[in-house]
Amino acid sequence: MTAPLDPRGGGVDLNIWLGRDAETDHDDPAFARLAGALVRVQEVVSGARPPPGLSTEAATTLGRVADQLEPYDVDEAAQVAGRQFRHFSRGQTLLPAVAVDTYDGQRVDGRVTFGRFYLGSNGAVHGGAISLLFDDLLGQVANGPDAPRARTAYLHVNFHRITPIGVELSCHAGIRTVEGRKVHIDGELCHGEEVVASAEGLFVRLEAHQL
Ligand SMILES: CCCCCCCCCCCCCCCC(=O)SCCNC(=O)CCNC(=O)[C@H](O)C(C)(C)COP(=O)(O)OP(=O)(O)OC[C@H]1O[C@@H](n2cnc3c(N)ncnc32)[C@H](O)[C@@H]1OP(=O)(O)O
Repeated sequence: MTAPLDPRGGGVDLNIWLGRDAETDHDDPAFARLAGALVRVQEVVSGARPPPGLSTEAATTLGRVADQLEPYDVDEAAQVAGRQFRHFSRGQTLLPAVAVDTYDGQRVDGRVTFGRFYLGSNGAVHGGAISLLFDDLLGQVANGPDAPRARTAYLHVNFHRITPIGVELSCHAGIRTVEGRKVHIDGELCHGEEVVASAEGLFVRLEAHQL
């Protein structure tokens, strides 16, 4: 693995896929910056109540940006969104940004702060966003370096407590068992010592014809 790149102080690479699938021809720092700017827009828009004139002006500006980018549409193989392995969330603007602290091939420990974009209501993170976090985190462990590629067969999420937005949480995922093609992985999301959500996922390793 390469040197840590986490500006928030994580101990290992930002993305545990970096060692396996760096896909250097997709590495695009300028695009990663664009994705980061979009994440900021998502966050700010989610929490803003601007005057109507400003909303109209901002909508026009964003429409202009979309018009500029639209001609550069590519197919999935050429897509760079989701493949920026040296950047938070891989340039996939849907994903909450996880800072990975430790990863040993079986287990990952990291930190995540859900911003306003992920608000469900009443200060609580949307349950779908928590499920998204688990699918991606457990999925990365299932698809670790040297492992065959696997897909989520099921993901069971328990919401034990309200998960607060704007607070740094710790997140964890580890392989429980591997039985043939079936990889069972457990995950936890914690606020301090308290487990606010937990997950249990089955990831099935793909056969050659499924890749
Ligand atoms: C653009 C950028 C790209 C960048 C790239 C890098 C990204 C790097 C990050 C990766 C992190 C993201 C990770 C997200 C991961 C997903 O979110 S993947 C998307 C969501 N999942 C899907 O779309 C999967 C859809 N389902 C399927 O494709 C198929 O059902 C599966 C899961 C492949 C299994 O089908 P199959 O291969 O035909 O398996 P099958 O023979 O039926 O079953 C095998 C065994 O599993 C069991 N099983 C299968 N399904 C189930 C079930 N639902 N419940 C219980 N048991 C089951 C069977 O009973 C069987 O058990 P045994 O009899 O062997 O004991």
